[in-house]
Amino acid sequence: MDRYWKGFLPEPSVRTVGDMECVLADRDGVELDSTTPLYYMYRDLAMNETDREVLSRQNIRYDITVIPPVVLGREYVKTKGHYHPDTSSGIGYPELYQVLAGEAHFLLQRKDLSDVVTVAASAGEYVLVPPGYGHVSINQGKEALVMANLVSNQFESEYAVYEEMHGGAYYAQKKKENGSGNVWTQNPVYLSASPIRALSARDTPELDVMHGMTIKHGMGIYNLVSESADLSFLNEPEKIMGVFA
Ligand SMILES: O=P(O)(O)OC[C@H]1O[C@](O)(CO)[C@@H](O)[C@@H]1O
Repeated sequence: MDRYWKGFLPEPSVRTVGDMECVLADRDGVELDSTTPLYYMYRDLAMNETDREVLSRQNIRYDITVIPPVVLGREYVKTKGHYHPDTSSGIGYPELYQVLAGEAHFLLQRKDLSDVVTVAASAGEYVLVPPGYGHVSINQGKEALVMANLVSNQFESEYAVYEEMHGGAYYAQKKKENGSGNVWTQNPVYLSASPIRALSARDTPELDVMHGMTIKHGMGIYNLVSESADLSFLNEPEKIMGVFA
């Protein structure tokens, strides 16, 4: 973590194999002990008191998540998955991610499954989780995936759909024995789901309509923790609905 964070580092929250069993494609195919850690979430980080004050005034959290490479049965390691509730304006809270190291695949899905999108992102690239989309982050690579996110601290993540449906609408899996590469397998618990739209973070233009800010791929996300950056769109997504059109 020293490469990604120079400030005070609290103990991470850890998700283990046992925590993730209910969202895996094949719980019986996993040979790891249920206490095995899968990923680490360092939440609510601030480099110094000034930054802490900037973040708390805007009701924003900065987190770093570390997902070492593991395959569970045939499924690539991933986050558990959750939705965000709506703000008082009736629009879901968005979230801004940047990959710090490794390769990420974000699986984004609307609750009604009218849209399911994967976004591939490498180090330096941003992904904005749009309002109303649940999200899972997958590490299909050989290295640790390290991601940072800025998100409102005004809500609790909602896990019920992912828990009840045994994960997201698709699983990212290794091809069977003699095949090489990866496949997206539809989760059979979802009776119907839109086909996946595969995007790359580079397909999304710079997020330069973000309420007057330019967020360019490659620019360090922590630079947005500053008096001069207005992160209010994370609590008031109506300000940036144009981005999602
Ligand atoms: O809560 P989950 O689904 O395990 O996902 C963890 C991710 O969500 C976050 O809490 C932000 O939404 C991050 O800290 C972390 O990347």
